[in-house]
Amino acid sequence: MAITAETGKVVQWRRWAFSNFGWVLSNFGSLWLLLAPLLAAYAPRRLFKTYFNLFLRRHARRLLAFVDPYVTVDITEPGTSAHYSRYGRVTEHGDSTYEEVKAYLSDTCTEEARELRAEGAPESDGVVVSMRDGQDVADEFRGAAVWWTSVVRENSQGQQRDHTRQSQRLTFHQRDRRLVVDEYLPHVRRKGREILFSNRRRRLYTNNKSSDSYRFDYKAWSYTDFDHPTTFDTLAMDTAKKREIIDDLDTFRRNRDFYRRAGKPWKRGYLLYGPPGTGKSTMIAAMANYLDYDIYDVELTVVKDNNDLRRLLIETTSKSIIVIEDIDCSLNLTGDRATHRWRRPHDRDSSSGRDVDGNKSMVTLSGLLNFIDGLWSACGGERIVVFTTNHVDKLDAALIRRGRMDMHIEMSYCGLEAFSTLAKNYLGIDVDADDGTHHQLLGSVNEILRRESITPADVAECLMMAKRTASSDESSCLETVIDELKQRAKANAKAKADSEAKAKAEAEAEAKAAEMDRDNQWEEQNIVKSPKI
Ligand SMILES: Nc1ncnc2c1ncn2[C@@H]1O[C@H](COP(=O)(O)OP(=O)(O)OP(=O)(O)O)[C@@H](O)[C@H]1O
Ligand SMILES: [Mg+2]
Repeated sequence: MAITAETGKVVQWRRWAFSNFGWVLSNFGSLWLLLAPLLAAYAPRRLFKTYFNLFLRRHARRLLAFVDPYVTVDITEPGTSAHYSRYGRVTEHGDSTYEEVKAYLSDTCTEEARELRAEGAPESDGVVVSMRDGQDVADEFRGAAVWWTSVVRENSQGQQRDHTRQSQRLTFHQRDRRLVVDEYLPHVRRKGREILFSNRRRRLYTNNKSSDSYRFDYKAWSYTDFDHPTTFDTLAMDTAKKREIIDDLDTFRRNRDFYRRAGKPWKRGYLLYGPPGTGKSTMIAAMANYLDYDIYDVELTVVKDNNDLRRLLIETTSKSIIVIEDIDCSLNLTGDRATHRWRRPHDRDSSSGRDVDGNKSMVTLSGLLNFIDGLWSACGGERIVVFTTNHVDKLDAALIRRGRMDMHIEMSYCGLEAFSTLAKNYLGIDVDADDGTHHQLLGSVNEILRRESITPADVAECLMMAKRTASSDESSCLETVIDELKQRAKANAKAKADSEAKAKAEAEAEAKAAEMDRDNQWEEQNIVKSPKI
C-alpha cells in the first residue's frame, strides 16, 4: 500500500472513532459491568469500588489497544527559555530535538505537504520550510508506516499566540513501537542534525588569551565566518596523493560505528610538513570545505597552562578540525616532558619563559599529548587534529607517532601535476587536455620545475603576473609564465646563496668569538698561575 497523507488521515479518523468506541465498550460492554450490582451487594463498598476501577482500567486499556492500535508521540517546541545553538534552537537543557525533527521533515516529507510555512534559518541565509499547522505527511521506515502532523497547543497561561506551543506529532502502529523509538526517532534526529549542520555557516575559531579568563564575559573561543574558497579541486598537488587524502577523510567520516566497535575515539590526526608556501594552510581549508567542518585554530602561546588547554578542547564542538600551525616554532625541545614549555623565540623572554605581556605559560608537552589523545579528547567525537610544520625533524617523536598523527603528509615543491591545477585555476588553461599544441612549452615548464625548487605559492605568483601582462592567447600566456618561472628560480637561487653566505658568516663569527673566549680564558688561567715577581 502506498503510504500517503490521505492514509494518515484515515488512520487519524479510525483512531478517533475507535478510541470513543473503545471507551463505550470498556465502560458499558463488559460482563463485569452487568455483574457489578451483585458484587456491590455482597462486597464491602470501598473495596469493591477500588478493585472494580482497577479492573476496568486495565481491561479498558487492553481493549483500547485492540481496537485502536495506533500510538502518538508529541515532540514539542522548547519553552520560552530556548535559544539557538550550533544545531538550531535548544532549551536550557540543550534539547534540540524539535528543531532536528522540523529540519528532517522540511527535507524529507514536505514534497507531499501542500500547505507550508517558511522561516529564516537561524545560522544561514536560507529558509526552513515546514508544514503548516494541521498538515499531515507520511513517512516510511523499514516497512513501517508513520505519519507526522503539525499541531498547535494553547498554553494554560492564556489564549494569546505568544503562549501557544507547536508540536510535531508522530503516529504509528503499536507493533512498530520499538522500531520507532529505538531506531526511527534517532534516525530522524541524526538526519535533522545533518541538515541543520549543512545549512549553517561554517566558523573559524581562535582561542582568546587565557590570562583574561577572570573577566565575567570571558569566552574561550572567538570566531568569524569561515568562507575560504579552496577546495580539493583547486589544491595543487600530486593527484594520487590528493586521492589518498580524500579517501582517508571519507573513511574517517563514514566509520563512526567502526571506531566505536574498535574502542577508538572518533578522531584522526594529520601532520602536514614541508617548506613555506607549499600549501599546508591551504590544505586545511580544503579539508574543512570538503568535510563541512568548523576550524579551531589554537594559538598555544596565549594558553596559560594544561588546564586551560583542556578547557579549550572541551569547548570545541564535534565535526571540527583543531589546528596547531607551525608547531615547531612553539615547542622548546630541551628538558623532559613535564618541563617542555611552549614558547616562540621572538615573543618570549627566554630567561623567564614569559610572553610579551609577562604571562608565564605552563603548557607542557605532556599537556599537549593529553590534549590530542587523553581521555578528554574523546568527548564529542568526529574531530580532526592537524599540525603543520616546516621542520618535521625537530618535533618530538612522541608528538607525531602514528596513532596521534595518523597520517603524515608531505607538501612539497611544485611538479607538473600541481602546475596543471594552478594553470587551470589562474589562467583557465587545461594543460591535461592539451592536444600537443603546447607540447614544447609544457616541456620547458616541466624542465624548470624539475631543476629548480619552486613552491606552489611561487608558481601561483608567476601565473598572476602572466595573467596581468599576457594576452588571452594560451601560448603567449605560457611563454610569459616560463619567463616568470625562470626569474623566480634565479631570485630563489640568489636568496638561497645569500642566506647560506649569511649563515656561513654567522658560523664563522661564532667560531671566532668562541676562539677569543678560549684565548681569554687561557690567558686568565696563566696569569693567575704565574708566580708574582
Ligand atoms: N598546493 C597549493 N595549491 C594551491 N595553492 C597553493 C598551494 N600552495 C600554496 N598555494 C598558494 O600559496 C599561498 C600560500 O600557501 P600556504 O599558506 O598554504 O602555504 P603554507 O605551506 O601554509 O606556508 P607556511 O609554511 O609559510 O605557513 C596560498 O594562499 C595559495 O594561494
Ligand atoms: Mg601556513
